[in-house]
Amino acid sequence: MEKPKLKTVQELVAAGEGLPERYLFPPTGGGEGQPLNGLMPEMEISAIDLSLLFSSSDEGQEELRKLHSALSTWGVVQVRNHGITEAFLDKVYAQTKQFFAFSTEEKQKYAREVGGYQGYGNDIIISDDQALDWIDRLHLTTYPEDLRQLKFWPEIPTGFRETLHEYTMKLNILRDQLFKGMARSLELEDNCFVEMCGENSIMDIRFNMYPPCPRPDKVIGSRPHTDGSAVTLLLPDKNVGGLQFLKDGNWYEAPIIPDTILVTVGDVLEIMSNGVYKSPIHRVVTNTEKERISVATFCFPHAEQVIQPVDGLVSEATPRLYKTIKNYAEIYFKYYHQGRKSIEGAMV
Ligand SMILES: O=C(O)CCC(=O)C(=O)O
Ligand SMILES: [Fe+2]
Repeated sequence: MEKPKLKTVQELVAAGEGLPERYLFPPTGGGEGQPLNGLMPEMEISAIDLSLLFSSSDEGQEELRKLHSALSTWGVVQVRNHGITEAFLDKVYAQTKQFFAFSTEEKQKYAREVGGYQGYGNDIIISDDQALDWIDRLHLTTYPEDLRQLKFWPEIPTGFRETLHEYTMKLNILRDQLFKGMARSLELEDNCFVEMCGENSIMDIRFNMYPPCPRPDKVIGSRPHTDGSAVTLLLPDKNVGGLQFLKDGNWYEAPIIPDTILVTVGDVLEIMSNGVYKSPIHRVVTNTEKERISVATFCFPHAEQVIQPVDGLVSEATPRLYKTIKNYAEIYFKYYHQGRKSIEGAMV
């Protein structure tokens, strides 16, 4: 059961009351010998040209190989030629920044309710000794349209709602193209992931705000986690780093790439691909100087949809790793709040 809500991080900073204990000593998840605010090695994130994934040319084949290599190692790739203009991505980013810059009173009109997950607020607290993340969020289900709860959709800044609708529709097309390209890169039938996720598949957008933090050595922005989605389409901050990925027990810093969309594999795709595509553990660290904004869109199947490793990836040589499941979100949050790796809940 959720505990009563606390002040948002932005309110806490504005009140100037010092740093509550609850934010100290977060789980850092590996990377022994790598201080939380230390300089991490930078990772490379491969760039894929979406338009080439469906070309039968040699270049197209090369692009599919690159996609396969990126998603089976780091579990993250950047997409180019995705059909969404830089100007539009800038607008999404700028309006998100504007929303968080409004007064607490304005933002609280869209406050998340205790026990719910849509709306504006800080970390969901389910136990009294839970370490808290240095993050405020606005979380909205944006697709399909009949699941929208418009009372949580900000009317500020002007035009934000329209932008959200447009962004959702654009990402909806992108998601299906990516699923098809991913299927192709695994030599599967183009539609297999789209069909398994179903026509009623869902999109949740999470707008993340990490205010500057007085103790980046002791406080984390977003604790280590994998995403419970099938894929996540992430618009990271254009200017401020902090996103890190864990590989072979070490943390690596994601480079800052303006106006890109990062595609990360979520647990559901790891399950569907029978573990070939890896859902990476990632986290966000804080800094003392600058706020950081990101917009994460989680694409996941409806709770009623049956999810399992696709036939083409299960064989004697590659035995089935995951069970047939429904409603992965339930498994995910149960494990997440216990600080365990969620996908273990789906293993055979
Ligand atoms: O802020 C970011 O760049 C990443 C956020 C994230 O991992 C998430 O919202 O799941
Ligand atoms: Fe994430």
